[in-house]
Amino acid sequence: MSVLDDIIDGVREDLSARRREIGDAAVAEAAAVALPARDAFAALGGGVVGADRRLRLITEVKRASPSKGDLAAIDDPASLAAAYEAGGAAAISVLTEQRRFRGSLADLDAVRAAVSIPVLRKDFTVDPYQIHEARAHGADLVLLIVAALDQPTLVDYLALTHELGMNALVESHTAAELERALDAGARIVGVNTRNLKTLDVDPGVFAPLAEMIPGDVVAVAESGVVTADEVAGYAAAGADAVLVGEALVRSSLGAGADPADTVRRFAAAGTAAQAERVPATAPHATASTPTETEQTR
Ligand SMILES: O=C(O)c1ccccc1NCC(=O)[C@H](O)[C@H](O)COP(=O)(O)O
Repeated sequence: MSVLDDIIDGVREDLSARRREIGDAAVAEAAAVALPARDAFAALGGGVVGADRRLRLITEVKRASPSKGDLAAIDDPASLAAAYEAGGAAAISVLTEQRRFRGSLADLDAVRAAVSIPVLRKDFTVDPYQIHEARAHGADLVLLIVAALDQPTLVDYLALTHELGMNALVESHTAAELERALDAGARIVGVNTRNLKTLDVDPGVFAPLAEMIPGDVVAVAESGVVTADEVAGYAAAGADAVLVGEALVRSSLGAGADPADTVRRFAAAGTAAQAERVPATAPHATASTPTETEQTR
């Protein structure tokens, strides 16, 4: 059994327990009366061209992971998220999976109340219940992992996410998965450089996939980023946004720790690299001079 399958088995068990406490109708009702979702597409640079373009960082609250074990205790996720926002983060990712990442819906509540930027519920979505639940807890974005969903389910979950006023980060790792994400109508696509079956990280996965992403879709590079130069590398390859977890939570540890400064440095390096790159022509472009939306990275 792959790591992803194993995580999903645990997610389904935990979900059944929550569903016994709060039924489907109640969670849908709670989602319907939640405060409106923040516009994550715009926050991540969707539709932004020219001089206003800058590299957006999605900064993660992550205590532990299957690949690295314990990372940081994070007793106060709200303060960490506030520091990320002060450093210029565009959105915050909150892991809510409990068994392998030691996250919770309480973390999501605390972070959403502490910041004014969009918040991603980062979990392994395998049931519409979780999408309602995410909205009920204030999420503005949910994660849909293509490898975990068949195509009709991916299309349904994306539609439900949009119906509830949220966006989805639709995550792929291969060209075939990215094609499925785009066919489903994703407006924000993630290329996870971590293979969720083996946990190997290969930064080289991003650039060729980025070339397939139309200019009007937000492209997010995910995982394994440790330095500002790596953020710059993804920006140079066409990323609109980069999602960083471990490096940021580690930068919050110890005396003199300053995660806001790390966010600032990473984002500045990405924006400088973005400004230098010449966009490629979309493979799908039909006209000899592509329009802005026909241009890709
Ligand atoms: O982080 C893991 O080990 C992991 C294993 C299996 C499934 C998902 C996993 N991580 C979720 C993520 O997508 C990352 O938290 C996110 O991209 C940030 O990665 P990093 O900067 O490497 O912490």
